[in-house]
Amino acid sequence: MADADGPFVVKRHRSKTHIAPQWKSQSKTSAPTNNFVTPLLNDLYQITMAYSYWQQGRQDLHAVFDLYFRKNPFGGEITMFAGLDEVIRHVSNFHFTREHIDYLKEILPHCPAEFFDWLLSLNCSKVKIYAIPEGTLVFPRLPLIRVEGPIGVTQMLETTLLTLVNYPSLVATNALRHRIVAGQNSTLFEFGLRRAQGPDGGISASKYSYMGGFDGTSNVLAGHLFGIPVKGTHAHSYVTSFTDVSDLRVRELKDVNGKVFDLWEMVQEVYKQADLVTQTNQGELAAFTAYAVSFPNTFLALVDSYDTLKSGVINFLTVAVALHRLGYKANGIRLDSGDLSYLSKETRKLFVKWGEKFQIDYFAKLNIVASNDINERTLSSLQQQGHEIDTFGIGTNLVTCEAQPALGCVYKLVEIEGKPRIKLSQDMAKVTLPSRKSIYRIWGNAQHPILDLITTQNDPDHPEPGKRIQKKRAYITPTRVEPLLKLYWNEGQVAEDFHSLDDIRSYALTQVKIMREDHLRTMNPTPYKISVTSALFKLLYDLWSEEVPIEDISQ
Ligand SMILES: Nc1ncnc2c1ncn2[C@@H]1O[C@H](COP(=O)(O)OP(=O)(O)OP(=O)(O)O)[C@@H](O)[C@H]1O
Ligand SMILES: O=P(O)(O)OC[C@H]1O[C@H](OP(=O)(O)OP(=O)(O)O)[C@H](O)[C@@H]1O
Ligand SMILES: O=C(O)c1cccnc1
Ligand SMILES: [Mg+2]
Repeated sequence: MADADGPFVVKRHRSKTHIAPQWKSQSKTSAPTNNFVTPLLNDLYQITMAYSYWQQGRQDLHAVFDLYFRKNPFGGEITMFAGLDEVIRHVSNFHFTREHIDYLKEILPHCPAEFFDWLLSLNCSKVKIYAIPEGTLVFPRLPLIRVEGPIGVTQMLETTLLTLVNYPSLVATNALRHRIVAGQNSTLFEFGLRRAQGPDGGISASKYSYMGGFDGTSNVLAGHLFGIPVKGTHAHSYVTSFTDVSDLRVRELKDVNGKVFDLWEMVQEVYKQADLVTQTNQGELAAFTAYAVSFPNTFLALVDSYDTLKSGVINFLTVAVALHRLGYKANGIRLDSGDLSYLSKETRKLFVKWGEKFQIDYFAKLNIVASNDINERTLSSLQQQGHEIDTFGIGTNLVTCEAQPALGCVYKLVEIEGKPRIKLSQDMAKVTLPSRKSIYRIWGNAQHPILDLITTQNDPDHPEPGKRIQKKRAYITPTRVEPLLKLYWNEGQVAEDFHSLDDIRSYALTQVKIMREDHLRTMNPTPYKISVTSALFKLLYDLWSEEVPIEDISQ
C-alpha cells in the first residue's frame, strides 16, 4: 500500500504535544486543531445563562462540574477516554474576540454593554481541570473531567467540552473494539474520510482511530497534523481508466542498480512463462504495469475490477515477478468485493504457487489487504472462517460508528460554593453523584484492577494499599490504589505533561492487556465494578431527602 514514498511504507513523524496558554505564549501548538473551537462553538443557552449569572452577580461563585457518561457504547463494558488534549487546548485558548462579541450583541440586543465587556474579559485563568489521562479505559459514572472555578466561565465550557470528548471517545472505543476482534497480528487502516461526518469528523476519526489501536490512515491531512502513518492503494477508476497497452506511455523502469529496462516487455515475458490457461484483462495489466513504474518498491494492486482470481491476482503476480527481476519486492494486493475469506485463501494459494514456480520465497507472504464495508461483526466472522488477510482497510462503519452514533457524555453541576448539589430524576441512572469527588482504581493480587471506587473529599473510607474495604458481601484488600484524576490545568497553567499520540496509543493498548478479558469481549461482556463509598451514598440520600422531602403516602 502506498505512503508518501509509495505504496505502504510506514513513516512516522514526531508527534509530541506541547501546550502553552495562549495569553502567555503565542505558540501555535496551543491552539485547538480545529479553529471552529472557540467559546462561540456553543449552545446559545450557555451565553444566556452567563448573562443571567452575571446579572445576578453570581458569575464568580465557585462551581464544580463533572463530565461523565452513563452507559458504555456498542453494547460493551469498556470505553476509551479521548479528547483531553483538545480540551486543554480549548481551555488554554478560551477567549471571545471582538468579532464574536459583535455577533452576540446582534443576537442578544437587550443585554447591556457591561455584560459584553465582561464576556470579552473572560478566560480560564481561575479554572482548574482535573481529568483521567487520555487513553484510559473508563466506565459509566466516573467523572472523566472535573472542572472547577467561577460558574460564569465553567458553565460556558459545557457544550464545547462535550463535543470535544463525545465523538473522540466514541470513535476511539470503536477502533479499540475492532483491534480487540482483529487481534494483534492484523494491520488495521482507517479509510473513512470520504464517508465521515464532514471534515472535522474525518480528521477526528483518523486521529482517534489511531489512538484506539489502528496502525494508520489514508487521510493525508491527519498524517500531516498528527504524525499518523499515512497509507493507501489505488481505486477501481485508476484500473479501469486503462483500456490496453496503448495507454501505457512510460514503460521504462531502472532496476535497483540504475540500468533501464522496458517493464512492459518484461511483464510480457513473465506472462508467456506463466503458461496461463485463460487470457487476463489487458487494460488491467497495463494499469498495474503503470503503477509499478510509479511505485516499484511498494507495488500493491487492487485486483477485483474484472475477475479477482482469473485476472486481477494473475496480473499482479505477473508484474511482481517482472519487478523481482529488476531487484524490487512487490507489496501485495487489495480485495474490495466478494467473499473476502475465500478470495484471500485462494489468493494465498496462488502466491505460494507462483513463488514456487518462479522460485521467489517472499511471494508466499505477500500482503493481502481487504476492504468493503467491513465492521466488527464482519471481522469477527472472518476470524471464525479462517482467512489469509494481513491488512484491513475500514472506513464507513468505523468513522460513522454505525453501531452507535453517539456517546452520551453529560456535564453536571455537583457543587456550588462548597455545597454539594444534586440533580434528581425518576431514572436512577440519571441522578447525579453530588460533591467534588475522587476516583481510585483498586488493584488486587492479580495483575488487573478489581473495581473503581468513587469517594467524597476527606472520605472516611479513603482507600489505601493493605487497608481492607468491604463492598457488598466481599472484602478487598488493595495491593495498589491508583488515583485516576490528575490536575491538568491549574488556573492558567498546564499542570501535567501531555503525551504524544503514539504514547497515548501504546498506553491504551497496554491497558487492554491488563483488563480482565471478560470485560473486554465484544459480545455480552461482564460489567466492570464501579462503587461509591458509604459516605457518598449517604450524601446522595441526604441531599435527595432535602431537595424532595419524603412523602407520606398513607394520607
Ligand atoms: N467471508 C465473509 N464473511 C462475512 N462477511 C463477508 C465475507 N466476505 C465479505 N463480507 C462482507 O459482506 C458484504 C458484501 O457486500 P455486498 O453484498 O455489497 O457484496 P460486494 O462483494 O460488494 O458485491 P459487488 O461488488 O458485486 O456489489 C461486505 O460488507 C463484506 O465486508
Ligand atoms: O467500505 P469502507 O469500509 O467504507 O472502506 C472504504 C471504501 O472506499 C473505497 O471505495 P468506495 O466505497 O468509495 O467505492 P466502492 O464501494 O465502489 O469500492 C474502498 O474501495 C472501500 O470500499
Ligand atoms: O488507499 C485505499 O485503498 C483507500 C483509501 C480510502 C478509501 N478506500 C481505499
Ligand atoms: Mg465500498
